[in-house]
Amino acid sequence: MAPTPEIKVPIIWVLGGPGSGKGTQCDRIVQKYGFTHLSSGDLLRNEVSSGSPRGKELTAIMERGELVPIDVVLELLKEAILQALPTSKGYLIDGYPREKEQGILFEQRIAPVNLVIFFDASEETLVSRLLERAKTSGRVDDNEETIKKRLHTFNTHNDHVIQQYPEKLRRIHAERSPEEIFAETSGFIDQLLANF
Ligand SMILES: Nc1ncnc2c1ncn2[C@@H]1O[C@H](COP(=O)(O)OP(=O)(O)O)[C@@H](O)[C@H]1O
Ligand SMILES: [Mg+2]
Repeated sequence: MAPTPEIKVPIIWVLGGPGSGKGTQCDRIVQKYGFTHLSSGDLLRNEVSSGSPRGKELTAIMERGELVPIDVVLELLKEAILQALPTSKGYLIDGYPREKEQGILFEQRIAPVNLVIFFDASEETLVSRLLERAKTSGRVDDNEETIKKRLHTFNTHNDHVIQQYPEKLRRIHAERSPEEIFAETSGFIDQLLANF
């Protein structure tokens, strides 16, 4: 990969299980702060719909509820980050890193992270929200079988990821209304910006 120019705006990782409300909260953060929202899942789904050979391989992996190869996600993310760099006020990296190694490589190859937000919700809550979302999302992975596998994948890796960032981590109870969650989330972002 080519060297990365220096990034002088905040980088926030937004983590949480599938259905924990990452996308919902990121939409609100974008409205309030004008940050660049990059969802690794959306970047991958765009690659899939482009119909490229890499996209077809990705479809098969995503349908199995597994993690796609590390370099593919990182390369897509890096391209998107650099593209937005001239105007970005900050980055929300939604759903990445999914495993410890992804976090390490992101910081090595792109930039250090400034804040790690983790939306914490029980498995029951995640499943019921995803089954509700499935009615309209059209996502290949919003079905009961794949949801179980995604939760398993998430549970296997998440603790190892967030344990790496004890000082930057903000754990947010995500079984509340989107408004309450956003109030707490924006408090953490305000703190970050005040010290940036
Ligand atoms: N705080 C919340 N309370 C209830 N439902 C929520 C909440 N946040 C999100 N949802 C719903 O849960 C589903 C998953 O949310 P989404 O933001 O897509 O999660 P993620 O991006 O983490 O997978 C969506 O249907 C969304 O409308
Ligand atoms: Mg999402």
